[in-house]
Amino acid sequence: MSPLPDFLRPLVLSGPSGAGKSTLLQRLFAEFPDKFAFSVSHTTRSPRPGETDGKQYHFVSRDSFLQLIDQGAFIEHAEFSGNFYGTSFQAVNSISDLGRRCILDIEVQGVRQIKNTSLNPVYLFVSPPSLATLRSRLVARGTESQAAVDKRMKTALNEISYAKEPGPHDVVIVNDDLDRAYALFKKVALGEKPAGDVLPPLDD
Ligand SMILES: Nc1ncnc2c1ncn2[C@@H]1O[C@H](COP(=O)(O)OP(=O)(O)OP(=O)(O)O)[C@@H](O)[C@H]1O
Repeated sequence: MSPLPDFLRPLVLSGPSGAGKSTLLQRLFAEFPDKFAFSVSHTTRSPRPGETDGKQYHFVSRDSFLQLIDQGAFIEHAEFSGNFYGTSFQAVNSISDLGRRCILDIEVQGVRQIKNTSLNPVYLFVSPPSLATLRSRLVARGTESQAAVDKRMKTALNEISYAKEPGPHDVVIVNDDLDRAYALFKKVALGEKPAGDVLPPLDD
């Protein structure tokens, strides 16, 4: 079966830290090992336990990152919670060259930058069901200090506010029940155009 037209466009996945982007991506890659590929971003943050250079991220020094910016290597880059993150043109092109759909997992600042490029992706926003749920998931994940959780919660407010403006995203998925959210995510990833969810109110 030939793929739906939107399958050929990159998929830009954004949403607050802890909203569940990695969880949804892991399920998608497990179900379809040959259809998608993660665009491997560059970052200056340290690897978490179990992360490998070149797999989850290209882990680079701040100096190398600044050099890559100067060379025009990035489609988008952003500083987030004290670290740089960026997506290189090379990372996206190497995936479409393999005939797979490229998925980019990026911060909201990056979404704004991609809007100014010729990339023409589908924009998908993953939202937590509420800010209280987001906080408890971040705390339960155990990868962040209390201060980092607080910082991510502040950023989350800005990200959800941006997503509430008309137009930035083609589809919103509220990650309440994981099976339900994944079913919707899978449709979008395969190139369908489902209606999507409505963003929850910002106050709990
Ligand atoms: N629907 C869900 N119900 C309950 N817990 C969930 C759900 N989705 C994800 N989680 C859990 O919430 C935590 C945050 O999810 P995840 O790490 O996927 O977020 P993320 O958006 O990828 O964050 P980051 O941007 O920081 O990498 C994880 O511990 C995950 O297991």
